[in-house]
Amino acid sequence: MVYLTRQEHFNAAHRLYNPAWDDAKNEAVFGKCANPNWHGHNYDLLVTVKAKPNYETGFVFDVKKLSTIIREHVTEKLDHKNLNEDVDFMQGKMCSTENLAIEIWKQLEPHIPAGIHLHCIKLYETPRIYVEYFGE
Ligand SMILES: Nc1nc2c(c(=O)[nH]1)N=C([C@H](O)[C@H](O)COP(=O)(O)OP(=O)(O)OP(=O)(O)O)CN2
Repeated sequence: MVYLTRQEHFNAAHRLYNPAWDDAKNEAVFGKCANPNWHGHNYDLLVTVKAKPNYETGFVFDVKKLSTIIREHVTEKLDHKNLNEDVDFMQGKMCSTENLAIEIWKQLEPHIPAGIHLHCIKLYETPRIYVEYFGE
């Protein structure tokens, strides 16, 4: 089994705010991330798939095709968007890096061809903050 990773990038704005709480509690829990003026991040998205390399091509999967799938189903929906307001698959969810990684998995998994397995979504919110999701 070989693990193949494609890195993509998007910029997006968000706010960490739980509508079930008042402003004081949101500020106590989320600090400056609850600011109503939103804030943005330069996200780096690493998508890892796994399979045995094809005997004829030597590829686990063509990374150009993987990039097209990621862009079509994920990054084009997220890039330069407000995660809280503009992104259908984040509606009603807290826009944490954790939840975003889970939802990205759900968007991508149905489009990974048979015989190739989605292994990991690694999502950097900042150069110092990232999550990894393995679909469990
Ligand atoms: N578990 C999580 N905690 C936090 C998340 C998250 O998604 N999951 N997100 C945030 C905010 O989005 C916040 O903006 C993070 O960025 P930043 O404040 O820049 O983070 P740093 O601590 O690296 O910034 P410094 O420059 O070091 O202050 C918060 N928590």
